[in-house]
Amino acid sequence: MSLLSLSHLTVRRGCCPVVDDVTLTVSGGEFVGLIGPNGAGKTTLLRAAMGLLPHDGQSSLAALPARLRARAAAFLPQSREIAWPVSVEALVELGRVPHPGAGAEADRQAVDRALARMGLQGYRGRIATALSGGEQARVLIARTLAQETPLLLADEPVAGLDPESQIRAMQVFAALAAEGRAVVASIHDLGLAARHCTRLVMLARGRLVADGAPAVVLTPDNLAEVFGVRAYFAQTPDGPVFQPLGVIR
Ligand SMILES: Nc1ncnc2c1ncn2[C@@H]1O[C@H](COP(=O)(O)OP(=O)(O)OP(=O)(O)O)[C@@H](O)[C@H]1O
Repeated sequence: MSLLSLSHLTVRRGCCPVVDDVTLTVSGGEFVGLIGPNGAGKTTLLRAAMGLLPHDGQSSLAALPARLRARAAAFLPQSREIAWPVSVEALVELGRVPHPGAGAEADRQAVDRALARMGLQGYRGRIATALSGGEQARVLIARTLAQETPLLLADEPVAGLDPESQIRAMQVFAALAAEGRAVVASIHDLGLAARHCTRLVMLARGRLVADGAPAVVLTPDNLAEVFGVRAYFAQTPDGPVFQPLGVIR
């Protein structure tokens, strides 16, 4: 089932398109890694898809009334700012705002599930602003999980996490996809993307230049042309292994 449909999505900044005529569909079961160099348009694409930026073309999410959109998709922005010194539990509970009629017990269970998925049960009573940067990032992921939407859009969700937390977070996203939901996440770590995503969408200067399974997208030609790097990429008994090796321009 399609959970997100973008049709000729275009976002202009000044005269120039920074997202340029992007068409794609995301279905339940997919964990899509949105990849591309700095400035490629990943954040702009995610924000326009959520209806947070003026755009041309269509996004099925942006077309929804705000109340329905908040039940269709959760959004994790790139900015990790936590404004108020509230408890972790209270912050994660904010993910339940789009579900006013769910009831206290359903809300509590959703918060418990989100905290458990992110390994944060022991942090429930901690003040969120007094956590480390990586801990705060995990709490903010938990808040989006508590929203329990069919689709999660996340802007660099694993940036700044330690290796264990990165792998655990990627496994959580892959598990959501395996449950029939969908995740679209911008990711700079191509090794993590190659190992955990079911599909990669590669952007360059706002345009979609490759879309498919990691092995189809992370080709030597695409890596050279889009990222200016060469890399080692192999299927191993332990799964796909990707390591950038050097700069070639
Ligand atoms: N508010 C703005 N005004 C003008 N240009 C902007 C604005 N925000 C972003 N841009 C430009 O749009 C382009 C795409 O930016 P975007 O943040 O979407 O890239 P990105 O792929 O997410 O990059 P990064 O990996 O560095 O986070 C960049 O060239 C950027 O300079």
